Formats: sequence, C-alpha cells, structure tokens
Amino acid sequence: SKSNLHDRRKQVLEWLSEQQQEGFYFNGKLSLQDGRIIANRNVEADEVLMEIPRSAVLSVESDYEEGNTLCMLYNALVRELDLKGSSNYVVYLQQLKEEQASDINLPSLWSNTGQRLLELVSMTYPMNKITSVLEDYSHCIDGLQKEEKIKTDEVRDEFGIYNGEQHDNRAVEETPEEKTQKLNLALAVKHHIDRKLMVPLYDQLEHHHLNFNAKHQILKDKTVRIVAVRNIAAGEALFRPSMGCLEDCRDFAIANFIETFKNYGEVQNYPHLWTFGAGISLIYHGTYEGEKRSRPAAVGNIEWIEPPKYESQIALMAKEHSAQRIEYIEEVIPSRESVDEREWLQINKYCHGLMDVLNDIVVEGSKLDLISEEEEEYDSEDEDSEAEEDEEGDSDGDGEERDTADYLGAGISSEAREIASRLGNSKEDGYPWMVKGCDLSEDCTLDDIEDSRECGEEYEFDAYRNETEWVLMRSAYIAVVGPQKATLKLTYGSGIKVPFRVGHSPGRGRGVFATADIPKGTLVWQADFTATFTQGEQFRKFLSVLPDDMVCDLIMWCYTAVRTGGENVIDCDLDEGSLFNSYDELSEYNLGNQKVSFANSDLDSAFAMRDIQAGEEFITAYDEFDTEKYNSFGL
Ligand SMILES: C[S@@+](CC[C@H](N)C(=O)[O-])C[C@H]1O[C@@H](n2cnc3c(N)ncnc32)[C@H](O)[C@@H]1O
Repeated sequence: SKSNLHDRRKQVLEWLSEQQQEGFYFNGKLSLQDGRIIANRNVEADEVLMEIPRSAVLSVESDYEEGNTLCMLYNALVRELDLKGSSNYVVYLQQLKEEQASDINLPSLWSNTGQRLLELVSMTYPMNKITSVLEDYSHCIDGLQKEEKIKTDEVRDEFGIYNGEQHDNRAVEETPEEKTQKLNLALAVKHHIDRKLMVPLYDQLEHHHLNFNAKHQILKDKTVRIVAVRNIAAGEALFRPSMGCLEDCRDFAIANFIETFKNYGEVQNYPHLWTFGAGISLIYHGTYEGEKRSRPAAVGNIEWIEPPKYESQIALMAKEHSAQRIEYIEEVIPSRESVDEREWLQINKYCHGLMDVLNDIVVEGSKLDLISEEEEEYDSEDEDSEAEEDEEGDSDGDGEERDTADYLGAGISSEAREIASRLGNSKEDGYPWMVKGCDLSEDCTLDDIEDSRECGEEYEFDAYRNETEWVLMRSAYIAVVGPQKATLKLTYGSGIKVPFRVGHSPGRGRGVFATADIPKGTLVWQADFTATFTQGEQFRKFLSVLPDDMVCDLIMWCYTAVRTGGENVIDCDLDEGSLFNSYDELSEYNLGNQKVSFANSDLDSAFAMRDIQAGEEFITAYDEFDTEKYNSFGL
C-alpha cells in the first residue's frame, strides 16, 4: 500500500541521511511524499538534486559485455543478502525485497509455451531484441550455483564492495522464502536505472520517456549525482528517464520507434510516448487497472504530439494494430490451455494493455477532423487551374490508375514507411499497408476481393476467433465509419447471452453450441456488435485494413439486410453470432426472432424457439434475414 511504500522509502532516506559524512546530499527543496520525491519549491535546470555516495551505491565494474554486468550486479546483491544483518545495505535490501514482493512472476521460470506466447504477445521485433520483457536473472542464479560461466574473479571491484571472492556453493539448501527473496532482488535489478549501478531512491523514481526532469551523472569518486535537466516547478514529482534513454529522449532512437511501444508491452502508471508507423505520435497518460477488473484494462487519455491528419492514417493504425496481433493469435489461443494460470494472466495483461491503448488511439484519432486523400487531391486540383477541366476526357483525370502507394500520401514519412515495412506482413510490395488488388476501387466486387485475398476455393481458415480478434474487427469498423456513425461500441464481450462454446460442426465449418440447457424463449443473442454499413465504399475500406484470413471470413459472414425503415444495409456481426449456421433439416432450426417476423427485418436478437439441450448447435435460417443484395452496393 501507499503508506507502506512511503515508510520503506522514508527508512531508506533516513539510512542515506546517516551517510552525510560520506557525501550524501538531498536538496532542501525536495521532500518525500507518498513515497515519491516532490519538489516543494521551484528548482532550476542543472541544480543538484541529490548525491548518493559510493558507500550507498551497489555496483560492479567489469569488462564484460552488458548482459553479464546485470548478472554480476545481481550476484553482488545476493551476496549482500547472504550477509543478512551484517550487510551495509540492510535497509536498502529490505526495501527492495518488500517492494518487489508482489511482483514475482519471472518468465524464465515459465513453461516454454508460456515464454513463447509472451514473446509473441510482446510483439518484439526483431526477436533478438527481446530485452525488457524476457530478460531476467534466473540464469544468474543457475550460474552461481553451478559455478558456471560467470567468472566472478574477473570482476574488478572499484567500489570495494565486490571483492571477487568465489561465492560458496551453498551446501545448505535454500528455503523457498530465501529463493523467493532472491528472485525479488532479481526484479529489483531489472528495474534499475543503470546496468552497473544500483542507486537507492533514484532507481525507484517513476520514469518517463519524454518529460523526465532528473538524470544521473557518475562523478570521479563514484558518487552518483542527480541533477535537474530542466526547471522543475514546485509540486512536481521527480521523474527519471528510462534506461537506455539517458539523454534527451526526443533524439534517442529508442523513444521514437515503435519498438519502445512494443518493448514496453504493458501500460504503466505514468505517461508514455507512443509513436506509430502511421506517422502518429502521442503521449498516453494511462494507468493499468490490472487485476482490479474482470479483465485487465488500461485506461488513459491522449495528448497528441503528431495527430493524424488523414483518415488513412487511422486505417493504417488499425491495420498495424491488427496485422501484427493476428500473427501471434493463432499460436496463442490454442495454447491457452497448456499454460499455467499465472503465466496466462501476465500474457493476457500484456495483450489487453496494448489493445486498450491502440483502441483508444483509433477511437480518439477518428474523432479528429480528418481528411481523406481524395478530398485533398480534389482541393489541390481545384487550385491548379479550371481550364484543365475542359480537357477532361475521362472522369478519372489522366486515366492512369492511381498508384496504390499514393493512397496513404503525404501523411507518412519515409522513416515511418521503413519501420512499417520492417514490421513484417510485407507482401510483394514490401509495405504492409499497401492496398491489394482492387480493394478500394469503385468497381471492385466481393469476388474480386476474395481473389486478391486468395480466399478462393482452397480457403480453409477456420481458427476460432478470440475476443482480441473481434475487438480488432470492431476497431477497424469504427476507424472506417467513425465513432458517431458506428453501430457498435468498442468493448470486449459477445452478443451471445447464454453459455456457449465455439466448435466444429461437421460439413459446416465452425458453429456455436450450447453448453447448458436453454429453455424455450430465452434471449440467446443480441446484435450488440453488429457493424452496419450503408455504403459499399465503407465496406471496402473496412476490409482493406484487415488481414487476408479475416477478410475471407468476413466475406463469408457478412450479409445484406433491410433495416426496419426499409433501407438496404450490409451487416457484419463482429462476434460469435457470425458463426451461427443455417439449418438443413427444419427440425434443427432452433434460433429465431420471436418478436418481429424475420422477413424484411434486420436480425437484431435471436431467441430459443424451443428448448435447446446442452451440446446442441444453435441453428438459424439465413433466408429469413439475408437479402443477398450486395449488387445494390456495387459489390
Ligand atoms: C455465417 S457463416 C457461419 C459460420 C461458418 N460455419 C464458419 O465456419 O465461419 C456462414 C457459412 O457457414 C457455412 N454454413 C452455414 N450453414 C451451413 C449448412 N447448413 N451447411 C453447410 N454449410 C453451412 C457456409 O459456408 C456459410 O457460407
């Protein structure tokens, strides 16, 4: 709790204050409040905030490559821990142990499947860049125990802390508590600011990619000095940069790349800079509402740095959003059963945290006053010269088919293209957002789209869609028609109101089955997630931002219907309602609309027309609502 946190940090501050002789300094304008360090008065840029003397800093110096110094630091900590009460760092160690205690769930102790899934969910690219997510210290522990590889005697001890002595092999077995304590320390090492130093108080400051106000310097005598990088107003908390971003993060590649976002893989309790290949960047002031809710969720608000200007940027965003996630979903979902609950929770947390942020961006972005490339092109043609209009022979201007690369136009920098092309999913043209075939042109029919997406006869994708995928489709829909016109809200969930499972229905592909007895008259499904399109163009755009297998599924699932007012629409049920099959034998038909006759009516709720037994498939009748009028949409 907050007060525990505060008390522990206060003890560390007191412990440090005892080391004034050794050089501890704490600027009088600062104080500890609720465990955070706050400026009570204005602080000037470059002012010294704190100095943590060498005696309080735990450190190793070595010629090893970076990765190993972390192990050494960890080893140094473990040695201190083994000294128990006689360690100089006893207060600091206590704080580290307690602050990390609830966090202990190290991926390296997970099953292989769990690790693989986390890797996939974190979407780290390229895979060898996985650091912040999977890096941990169990291998250090193994190394210690097996006296392996970690050549501790080669560690130069510049601080007089680590003397290079071989660690004893612990003839005595550790208790589970001791083991846990050590793992907790490993996490503390993971969360610190510098690969070779552990700095009390400073390491525990909240960090910020962009707007941090404090950073550290190492003085000749190894004192760690913390200085203000800009003016800090009275009332502001101190923020350090994140590791790897020690100077100005605006210039630092890591902060401006989508990798930052991916490496983070979670939404933390402070604002973050996010940059997307679509040329959108923003700060997300988010909090992660972990286990408090029925499902983990991130909530936050958006401060635009480079807001989207074009509709297509949002579309690209939605696509980036989907294409990358889809890659892992096939692997993640079927493996869900085979991973431990705690592993699954963590994987799920990463997944949902990212999804929530992306969803917010898609939704907030599409509320902005966006223009389409067509409008811009039209405007600039307008400015050119009206005389040209006279020459116009064909309505398409110069008659040349527009290069697909133009579609996203000026909204996207070459750097962004470069990043996006590295994100994989690149087809022959190298750019994942390239519109395929005739996807967006006016005379493109569903058959044409199916051809270009290779749905064809051989299309046999029948994986079960999970909630993330449904949300992807929903967000793509909102991105295309805009949140005002959208007929659904972007939330998780299903329109199916009764216990069900998705399963295989012989000869029909996927189907939905009851997992409980459902009495006659029960509301089984409601059109909570039905996306309604009123124009063929919208539907084409919607499909154009989604990956092939989803497009193929949607073409199979969506249908045309007549709204109560008589208007022709295209409806897509973006939930398991799409998987209801149609009857062959009339006796199978068990799902109908009791209240309104199906004919000439949009299907907006489905009831059990008779008692349905657990295990039975829900079966409807397509011809009751599907008007098969795609041709009236030019599709
Ligand atoms: C709305 S989807 C239903 C879900 C579908 N089974 C799936 O796996 O995605 C409609 C498609 O399901 C299949 N289907 C539905 N009812 C069927 C039936 N009685 N016999 C054969 N196929 C059926 C057809 O391929 C149809 O195009």
